[in-house]
Amino acid sequence: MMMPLKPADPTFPPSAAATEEDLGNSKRVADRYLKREALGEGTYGVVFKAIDTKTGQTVAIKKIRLGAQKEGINFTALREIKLLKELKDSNIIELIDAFPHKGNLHLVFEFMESDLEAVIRDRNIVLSPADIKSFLQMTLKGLAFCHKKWVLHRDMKPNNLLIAADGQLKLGDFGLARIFGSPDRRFTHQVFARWYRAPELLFGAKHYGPGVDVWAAGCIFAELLLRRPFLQGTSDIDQLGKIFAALGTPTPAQWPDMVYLPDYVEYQHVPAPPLRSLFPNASDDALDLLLKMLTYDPKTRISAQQALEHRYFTSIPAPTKPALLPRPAPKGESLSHRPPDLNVQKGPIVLSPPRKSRRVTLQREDMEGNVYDANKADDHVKEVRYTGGSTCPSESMPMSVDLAAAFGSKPFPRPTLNSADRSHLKRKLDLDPEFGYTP
Ligand SMILES: Nc1ncnc2c1ncn2[C@@H]1O[C@H](COP(=O)(O)OP(=O)(O)OP(=O)(O)O)[C@@H](O)[C@H]1O
Repeated sequence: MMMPLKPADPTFPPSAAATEEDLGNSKRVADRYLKREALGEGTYGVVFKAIDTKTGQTVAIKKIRLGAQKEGINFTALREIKLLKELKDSNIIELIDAFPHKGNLHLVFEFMESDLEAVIRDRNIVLSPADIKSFLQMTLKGLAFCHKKWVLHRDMKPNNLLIAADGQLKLGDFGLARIFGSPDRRFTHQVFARWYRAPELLFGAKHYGPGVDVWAAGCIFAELLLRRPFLQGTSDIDQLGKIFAALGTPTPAQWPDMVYLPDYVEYQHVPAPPLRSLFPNASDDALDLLLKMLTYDPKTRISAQQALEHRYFTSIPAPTKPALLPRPAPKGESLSHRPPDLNVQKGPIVLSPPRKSRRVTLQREDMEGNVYDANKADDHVKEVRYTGGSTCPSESMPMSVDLAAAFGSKPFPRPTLNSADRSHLKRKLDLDPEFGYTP
């Protein structure tokens, strides 16, 4: 859940020589870090601001509880964390350090001022085509860098695209989904992540590749153009319905492997509406790239590197320089939460039977907001209508409301390490000076 960051603190960043007294009553964490205020809580745990006394740098520390739960991380997690530490690029958030402390695993990241979600939601910001190009270019650069090293993100969404003080966009939470397990989508925290899920994941693909990140980046590109999430499904079936309503139901010719996917469900065929009708203000180049990023078959979907070479990035206007990009208002005042309008496109109608042989018809909303059936349902089949509106907050809900509280959902279990992992991890981290922690 996105929590507003505090407005800029005039005492930060402190000089490298800052002492504990200079910083008031900050608690020390693992000797090296002086703990400041909490920044928020996400899927993996609480994040707080801190000062790295070694460098004077402000950092964000993600605290991941190492409980004695069954669902722990496995031993390869350590190697993966080490790998992430080596993943250094100007469009990737740097993992500065990782250490266990008081039963928690702490991941130390460079501190970031804002994120793309806050930019998109800030109604005082006008995003020019050049600004959108710049945000997308930085996103793709970060992705291309990691994909070259065979690291997938797997949880791309606007609030994971953080923005540094110099305007650089950096991908956050890279690889964490793999280390700590894919976040559980049943929980409110993760409900928005579905909107960026590639169709192969929604159809249950067990083997997938960098295309899942490119699909998500395509959805983020669409969101930058629309200034609202593009495909707001309320369940996985509804998500596929939203995708098909916008892009047309994929045919086996378009995506031959689709029918072999574990959760494949046959959807009634609807043709794609002209993309231009969904994005009236986008350039032809922007739409061409968008369509290539949102290609159904992951084998033919454009790669992040190919996307960077698309003519969209060389045609005018040139991407805005990061330092000149618009900044959101201080987070406390900005509209950093998801808008409650989850019902932009109506959901699909699922036709029984409910399992593999079920077929789904789609509803569409035209530009004037009129809802119509994209394909008339067969008369003899019972209809079950999925609509986003029934479970979603209304338009008038305050932007800062905690959706978890609003829906009465229980706090979700954090990914944890089991005790064997924990002692192994602690031993390994403590003994390995390369890893950045010496007790
Ligand atoms: N490197 C960072 N610098 C500054 N603030 C950060 C940093 N990383 C996370 N935050 C803030 O900490 C809070 C929790 O972030 P976290 O990444 O754990 O979850 P999230 O992105 O809000 O949600 P999710 O877990 O669903 O992705 C957010 O408010 C986020 O803006």
